[in-house]
Amino acid sequence: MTMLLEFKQVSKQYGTDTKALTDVNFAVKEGEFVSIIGPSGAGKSTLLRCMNRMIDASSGKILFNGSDILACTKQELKRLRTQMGMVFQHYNLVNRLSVIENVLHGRLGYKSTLEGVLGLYSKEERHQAYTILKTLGLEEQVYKRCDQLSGGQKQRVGIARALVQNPKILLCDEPIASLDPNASKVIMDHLRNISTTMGITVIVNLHQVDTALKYSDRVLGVNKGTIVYDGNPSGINREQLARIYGSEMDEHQEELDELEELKEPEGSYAR
Ligand SMILES: Nc1ncnc2c1ncn2[C@@H]1O[C@H](COP(=O)(O)OP(=O)(O)OP(=O)(O)O)[C@@H](O)[C@H]1O
Repeated sequence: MTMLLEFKQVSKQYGTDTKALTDVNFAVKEGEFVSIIGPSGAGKSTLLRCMNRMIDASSGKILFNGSDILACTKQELKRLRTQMGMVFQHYNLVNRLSVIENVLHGRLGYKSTLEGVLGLYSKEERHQAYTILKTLGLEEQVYKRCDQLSGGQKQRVGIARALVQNPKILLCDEPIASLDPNASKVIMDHLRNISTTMGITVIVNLHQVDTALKYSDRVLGVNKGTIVYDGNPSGINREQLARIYGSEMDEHQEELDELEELKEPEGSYAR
């Protein structure tokens, strides 16, 4: 399998005294579903946002599909970002616009400024946007204004906007942190399905250990800006949780205990 994303000795410093990431190394294969977990302030968002240079890493090398993200020009970065969809905790939609108009914004990276301002989308682009919305169960909402949607529906619009880019990777920053358990399950099921059926690599920041373990092929555990666990979800036990969460471990131990009861004989978790 080809490596799609590689971090080599990546560090990020904010100002003079906050070291958010220190010498981070990992590589993600095409099609993998990876969750990033860790306590508050560990550096999860910084790590995810360095991947598409929403945040500039201070040092190291980040390779996406063979291109050096930190060294590329603005133009090249715009082109690379079309292949990197982003999903946000607070959706980042334009509430006064319709669902389909928001989804079509995902095509802006392919357009000139003028085409973008004039909202010039082809018939094919509109058809693709509609098809994706249908796949995500939003065919009845296509022409509704986004402020008329529930949180879970808004997040599905956010995912549709990312998918219409035809990305190679989806970067999801706390995609279920503002949702109730039912809506969270719907979103995680869609993300998993996107990875499995479309072969798109998915990287998700999560606060919920149980969700990370249930849905992922691989877990990156972050503590104080360094990766302290990189491996299969079934390898996360009490000791690993303690390394990742330190003093916050007790609240996540309960999630682990519940999951252990759901473990299938071969060691993976029933989704
Ligand atoms: N723009 C910024 N300026 C200065 N410091 C920052 C900035 N963004 C993040 N930090 C600091 O960097 C560290 C890592 O923050 P980050 O948001 O990446 O952590 P996180 O694991 O995503 O946290 P949370 O789970 O609470 O969202 C923290 O100490 C945070 O205070």
